Amino acid sequence: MEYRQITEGSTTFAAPVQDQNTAFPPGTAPVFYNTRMELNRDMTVLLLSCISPENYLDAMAATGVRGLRIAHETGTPAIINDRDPLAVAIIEKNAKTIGGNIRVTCDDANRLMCTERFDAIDLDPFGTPAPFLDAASRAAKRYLFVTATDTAPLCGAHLKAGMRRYFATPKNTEYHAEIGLRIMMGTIAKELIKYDRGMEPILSFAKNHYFRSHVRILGRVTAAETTMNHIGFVMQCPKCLYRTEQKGSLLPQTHICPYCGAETEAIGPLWMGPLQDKPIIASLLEKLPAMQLGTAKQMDKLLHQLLAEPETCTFYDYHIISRNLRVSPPPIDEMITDLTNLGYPTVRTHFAVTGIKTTAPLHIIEEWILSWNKERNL
Ligand SMILES: C[S@@+](CC[C@H](N)C(=O)[O-])C[C@H]1O[C@@H](n2cnc3c(N)ncnc32)[C@H](O)[C@@H]1O
Ligand SMILES: [Zn+2]
Repeated sequence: MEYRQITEGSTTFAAPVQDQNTAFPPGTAPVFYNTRMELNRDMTVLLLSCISPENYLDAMAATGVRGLRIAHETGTPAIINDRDPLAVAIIEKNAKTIGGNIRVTCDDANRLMCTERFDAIDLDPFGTPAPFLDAASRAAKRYLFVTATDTAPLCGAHLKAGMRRYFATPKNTEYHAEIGLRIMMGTIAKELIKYDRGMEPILSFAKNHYFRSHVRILGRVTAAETTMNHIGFVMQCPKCLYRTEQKGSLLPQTHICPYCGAETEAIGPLWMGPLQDKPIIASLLEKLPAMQLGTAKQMDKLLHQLLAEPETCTFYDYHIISRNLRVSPPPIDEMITDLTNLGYPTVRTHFAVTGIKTTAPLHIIEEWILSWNKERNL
């Protein structure tokens, strides 16, 4: 196998050569490595440098880049696993060069997690993490980190696959990115709750083609009950943009849309609690400049957005609202300032460039967009 040397953060490791002239170079090498996941890995390195778990399982490691970086850049003892012997040969080669407190294993992730427990577990599978969440919910002592790249099933574009994997009904709305993340997190919560364990999200976000969540696990029945109260449904009007949130219930209740009288449709069950531990996000922002991370600039922007976002479960797309009203979309910054000054805190959201998270009800946003257009005779 032909290798190339790659540096991420302060770690240099070997990965198989890929054919860069194809649409998806990672698919052309015998062991997977995707440069587009660097920010995902950088975030976990930054987080682990703050929370310092006793040890860290990289359950599906491929080249081992994630676990190698955690061991090298944060000093956390790492267990790096893959079921593919070819991947394990590369991990061993890399571990030998890099050094540090690393144990390499070649096992099925579920089997490994059924025989041993770890302080922090990271699931980074091809596509859905669903088949690994049961074992991980028992094997993780304090932290569980999950990536899902099956965005089409989670967002409602492949409805039946989403229902099968996550036992939830997604819907392809304008805020589908947030729905996808929250359905994935609702599934993590459900797997923990059945073992009388609860969760508190620390750092969660949606990016390009994946969802990522880092959660703290709490091993008490009361925590499981609190976690269950964060499960619920978004009730979406099928005819207009109205939606409402229904928390703490495993059964959706019918709502009538106050705008058009249609019966709302249930999206979920999904996680309706906080997505972030804001004090930790603030400390990550403080620590970021001192770290040597390749995506620091994008991370800084994303972390600031996550810090500012209020804990609503959906957002509005002001371009879609404007299109429905048949008027021009206003400048986003002016709208944010005016709605906030009217008493409705409003911010941009990391989920979509034309998205706003606001406490303003739909009719207030519509009225503001209409008056902005009227003032300019548009
Ligand atoms: C998306 S790649 C991991 C990428 C890696 N974490 C990174 O950051 O570059 C998924 C890996 O999971 C491994 N895998 C798939 N099913 C597995 C299982 N049941 N147990 C252990 N490893 C598995 C595959 O061999 C593959 O190397
Ligand atoms: Zn309606």
